[in-house]
Order: sequence, then structure tokens, then C-alpha cells
Amino acid sequence: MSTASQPALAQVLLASARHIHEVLTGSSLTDCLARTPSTVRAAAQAHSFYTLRHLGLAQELRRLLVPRQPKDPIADALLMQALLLVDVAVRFQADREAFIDRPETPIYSVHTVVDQAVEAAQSQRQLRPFKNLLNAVLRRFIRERETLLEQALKAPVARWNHPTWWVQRLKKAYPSDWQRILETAAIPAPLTLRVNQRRCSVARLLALLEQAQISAWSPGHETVILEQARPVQHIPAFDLGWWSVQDSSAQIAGRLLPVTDGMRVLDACAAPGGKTAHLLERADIHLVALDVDAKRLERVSENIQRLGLDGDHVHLRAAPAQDLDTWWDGVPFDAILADVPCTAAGIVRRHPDIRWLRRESDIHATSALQQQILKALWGTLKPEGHLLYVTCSIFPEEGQQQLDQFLTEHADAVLLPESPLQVLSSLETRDHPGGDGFFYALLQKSAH
Ligand SMILES: C[S@@+](CC[C@H](N)C(=O)[O-])C[C@H]1O[C@@H](n2cnc3c(N)ncnc32)[C@H](O)[C@@H]1O
Repeated sequence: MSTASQPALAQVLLASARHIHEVLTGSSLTDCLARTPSTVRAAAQAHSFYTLRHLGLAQELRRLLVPRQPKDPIADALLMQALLLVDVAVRFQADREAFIDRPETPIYSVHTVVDQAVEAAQSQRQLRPFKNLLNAVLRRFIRERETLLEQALKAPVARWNHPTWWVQRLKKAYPSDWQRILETAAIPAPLTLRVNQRRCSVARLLALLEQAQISAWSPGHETVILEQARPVQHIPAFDLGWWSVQDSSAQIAGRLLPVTDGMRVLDACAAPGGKTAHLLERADIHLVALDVDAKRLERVSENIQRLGLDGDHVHLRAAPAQDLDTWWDGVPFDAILADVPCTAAGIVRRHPDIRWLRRESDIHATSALQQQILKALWGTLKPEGHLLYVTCSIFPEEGQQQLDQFLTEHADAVLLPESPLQVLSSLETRDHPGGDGFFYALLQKSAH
């Protein structure tokens, strides 16, 4: 039964099945959610996150149970999602305590899942022909669950819930860490904030959160981590610009690039402006914020306005960073942040759709673009100036290999020892911020 605030599970299953189908055909989950009616959006998001984190297992189970994939892709996605929910329901019955710290897991009774999945199929004309199949397959899964799981988990895609090519690449790049990396990817990331030090302090924000009965802690710097994620509008002082949402590893950028008052700084791939704002919070700089995507650049403008960081000292430009003729006035920069486009393989905890959206060939395409951007930007940097090269990837082609090639080709580039280089995604504890996977190289141009 649905209420004004709680839609019926059948509707949620349908909305989420559409998301899964759309992600598998190339749409980002963020875009799918923007098209989802607000009445089901939050619940469907939770289901889609869970399903995408376990999609490899769902695909393999469906393949074992129904070797001929259902012709309708929404029916297929509905079935895969229901298989995962039945599995959760059975595990929950057996061991409730195992789910105490897993508020993100959608838990229903087995009966409810089967009933509502069938109801979802019944509610749509094109899905009705699959109603009986859905019912029969789910019931067979309940009967043979253990054997089917054992069989399915032999496939790497099901065991690790990433495409097989992805698993193989990580094995090769990180022979002793690849399992931990993939295990971390399965655990939802917390909501992490960066305090806007121009408006607030960490202590003040923590006190405000405590008053609002929101559990949070700071692992240091300007970082505050919430025990439980929640919509930003439900966290105090968002409109006052006291804080921004930003992963702890992403917060390294604003601290690492040396910027001081009066410097001329370029943020070459700025949108939506998380790191732009951090730089502006740290010093009174003259900043050019560039991004190829004019629409995304509007988000930079909104963000810096909310944080009270806008003004004549910030210039937004929509242009491709590598085409200097289209945007550069010839005046060199003291510091450059090059947070270049990448596969985003390091942020799969926050964006479980990324692993299913990427193709192996994307690594080659993005690394070629990164190289072009980096080379072009180097020419706009003053002697003795700093350039911070950043990607949110863990594929070496976008990080260490890119850096090695750049250093080979640029005798005037020096890698500074404070560069963290490859940061792997890690879990947060009270004294460790954890965070996403990033690559950071801080370069300085020699004086002559
Ligand atoms: C990793 S995101 C940047 C995130 C941003 N620095 C932040 O912290 O919020 C990469 C950005 O590069 C932009 N981009 C892609 N190709 C570009 C190009 N050739 N020149 C400039 N920007 C580009 C994308 O539109 C995207 O906004």
C-alpha cells in the first residue's frame, strides 16, 4: 500500500528497473534520477544504488535461471532487482544483526518482494507477458538459492560486481591490493563535508550538527563526516554557505596547490566547482575557472555564490582547455589546477553506475585527452609556478603512466615530494578520513 510519503514498492521497483536499463544503455544514474518523478525518486535511488552495487551477481543469477534473456529490458531489470531483494530478504531472516549497520540495504519480506515484483509487471501492459515468468523464476530462486549463489559466485563479474575487464586491470596494477579495492567499492561512502573556513569553523559546524541531532565527526583539516547520509537541505546552514559536500580525498587538491593572496590561478576543468570553491576559500586569488561544458559551468557560479565567494576576481570561461587560442589571453598563471576528465574509476563507491557505464576503450580515450590538456596548460604556467595534476581514477594509464610520460617530455617539470601520487579508496574511521581513489601530482616549472 502506498501513502503520500511512501510510494508502493511495485512503483519503486519499476522506477528502479528503468534506471538499471538506462544505465546499461549508457545514461548516468544522476540523469536517470533527474527524470524520475519526485514521489518515487528517493526510494528508487536507494534501490538503484543497491542493485548497481550488486549487478554482476544479479546478471549471473538471471543468466543461470533464464538462459534466454527476457526480450523486454525493463522486465529483465525488474527480475534482476527482485532476485537481489529476495536474497537480502532470506539473509535478513537468517541473521538480522548482520544488517544493523547497513541502513542502505532495502529489506522486505520474501513474500512482499515476489508479490510487488509481480504487481509491478501487472501494472504495465508491455510487462504483463513476463508476469508468470517472474513469479516462477523468483520461486525457483527461493528453493535453490544456495546452489545458485555458489554457482554464480564463480564468475568474477558476480564475485566482484565489476566488469571482468575492470577486475583484470586492477589485478595487474595492484597485485596485492586489488581485492581490498574491490571490497571497498562495495561499501557505500559516507556523506563528507568541507567547512567553508571563511564563514564557519569545524568546531562550530560540529556543535550545530549536534544541536540538530546529526552525528558527525572531523578526522582533521576542514573535513566533517556524517554518520548517516541525508539530503543536503536537511543539514543546517547549507543555504548560509557554511559547508559544501566534498569527498575527503577530493579535499586534498585545495590544500596541496600552493595559493596565496594576489596570485593569478587557473582551474582548468572546474565544473561543478568543488575544488574551485576550496581554492577561493583559502586565499584572495584572481581565478579563471574554465570548463568545456557551459551548462556545468553554471553550477560553478551557483556554488560560489552560495558560499559567498563570487565577485570580480573570478572569471568563468566555457572552452576546451587544450585549445589555448579559444580562451587564453597570454598572461601566465602562478598556479594551475588540472582536475582533468577521466574514467572516474576511483569514485565508484559514490557512483555505483560508473563501473557499468565505462568501456575498456574509454581509458585510452581519456588518457589521450588528459595528455593534450596537460601539455597545453604547461605552456600557460609561469616559471617557478605550480601545476597540480589530478584525476579521480585508479587506472595507472590516467595517473602514474601519464605523469612518467609528461616528465620524460618536459625537462623543465619537477615532481614535488609532497605529491601523494596514487591515493586508493579507503574506509573512514574516527582518526582516518578515508575517501575516494585519486591521483595527485604536484609539478613545479623550473626557473629557466
Ligand atoms: C573531474 S571533473 C572536474 C571536477 C571539478 N574540478 C570539481 O572539483 O568540482 C572534469 C571536468 O572537466 C570538464 N572537461 C572535459 N573536457 C574538458 C576540456 N577539454 N577542457 C576543459 N574542461 C573539460 C568536464 O566538463 C568536467 O566538468
